[in-house]
Amino acid sequence: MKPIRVGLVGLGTVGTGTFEVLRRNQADIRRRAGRGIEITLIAARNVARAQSIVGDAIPVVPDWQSVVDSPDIDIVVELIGGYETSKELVLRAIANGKHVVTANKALLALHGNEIFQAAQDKGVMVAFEAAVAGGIPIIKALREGLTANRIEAIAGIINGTTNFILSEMREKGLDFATVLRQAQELGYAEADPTFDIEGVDAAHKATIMSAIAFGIPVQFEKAYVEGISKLQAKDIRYAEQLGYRIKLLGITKRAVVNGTEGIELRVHPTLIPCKRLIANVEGAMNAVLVNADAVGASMYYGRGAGGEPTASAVIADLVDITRLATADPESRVPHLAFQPNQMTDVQILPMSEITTSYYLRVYVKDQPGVMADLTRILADATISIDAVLQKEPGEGETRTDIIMLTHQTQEKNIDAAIAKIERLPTVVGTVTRIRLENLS
Ligand SMILES: NC(=O)C1=CN([C@@H]2O[C@H](COP(=O)(O)OP(=O)(O)OC[C@H]3O[C@@H](n4cnc5c(N)ncnc54)[C@H](O)[C@@H]3O)[C@@H](O)[C@H]2O)C=CC1
Ligand SMILES: N[C@@H](CC=O)C(=O)O
Ligand code: NA
Repeated sequence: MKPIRVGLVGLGTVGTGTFEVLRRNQADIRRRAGRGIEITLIAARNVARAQSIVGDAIPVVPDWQSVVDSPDIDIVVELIGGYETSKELVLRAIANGKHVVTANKALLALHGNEIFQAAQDKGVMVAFEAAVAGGIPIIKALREGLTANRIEAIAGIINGTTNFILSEMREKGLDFATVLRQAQELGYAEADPTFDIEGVDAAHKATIMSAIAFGIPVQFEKAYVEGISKLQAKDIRYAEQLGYRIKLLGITKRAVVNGTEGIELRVHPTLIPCKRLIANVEGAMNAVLVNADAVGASMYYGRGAGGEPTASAVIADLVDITRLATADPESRVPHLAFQPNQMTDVQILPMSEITTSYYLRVYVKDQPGVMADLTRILADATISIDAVLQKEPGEGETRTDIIMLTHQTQEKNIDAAIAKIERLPTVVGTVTRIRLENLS
């Protein structure tokens, strides 16, 4: 059988990794796919640079339209990022009857519903394993491996850049800016690294997983997103002293509030007990913990960023499409795991309705009665305290930190209590509040 012809748009970190891995492992890939998979046309901004990477055998053009409109291309691989040109490119490829592979979680989290609908109407596949947790086959696991289950909850370290920053800051005491620069040099960070740092990238990935796990449309606009930029080194230290590690988690789970089922979809720094496996996932590694009714807990660990790990997922998608290209479209795996006419309208819950435990750090004047005031306010709000860490004021200082871990309560309840705490005359500034998940 003739090789399947791939048009690659974007020859950056992931594009170059895809070219290299496909070339290196082409014989095994052909044996697995049943036919060759060949990159036959590339679009890149810097044609000369691209040509020097891929050699003269593969033509390189400066415009993506030449790839997407070429009658000699079967699969378009979109690796340029962003969600404007990439959206136009993907929709045009679909309209031209081409299958698409993309690593672009931003694009799918924002425009996935429209893109999957267009692909469904045209009978083509849009594959996106690389978009969530890079090389970890989590889309495959959620969509196919766990298909027998009712999925209850997913919690993942799904941004390599921020996990790398948190690990290096904690282990080596390096400052934020230095580690971010390293993450950029290593090819982990997004073109705009605020997407990583502010939790947006993780929210894109959590949004995609929520759709696949629960059979709902992608709804990035309803995700709660909080990154690591406001996290202070002393909170990382205090958490450790209490037996917890802080990770940026993407969480999506079922929850029942006032008798109505809803879905939580949130990204924020989270205290996790140090003894949990996921708390020990360090550097740019990713891990996704899934709780499902039949299988119980399962965890997927591996490289979530970097050229070749991400290429591993891109090429797996190319193989999947190669195998399924001739199948009747109804027999293929649905883009979002559930058949398009079987989606539910279960709502994403507002953050004020979610229930979790909390780490509170209160900066106080070191005076008698402070602790009593804090515990009274929490008790009045029926919030139990699980642990307290009271620091001695430093030499010559009259202020200090009190850290408390609370039992589970609704976010609106803790926020009301925090507002009262901040009004106490003995409390200085604002209360630091970090969510805590036991993940047991
Ligand atoms: N770097 C990583 O570890 C991972 C990246 N991704 C995703 O993969 C995609 C690509 O990421 P990277 O390779 O890291 O980015 P990159 O910035 O290294 O590469 C993007 C390339 O696309 C080129 N490009 C941009 N607009 C173009 C256009 N209109 N026509 C032709 N070429 C164009 C750029 O010049 C650049 O060479 C993004 O969607 C990203 O979110 C997904 C998983 C991991
Ligand atoms: N910037 C992302 C790249 C992979 O998705 C990350 O750091 O995880
Ligand atoms: Na993946």
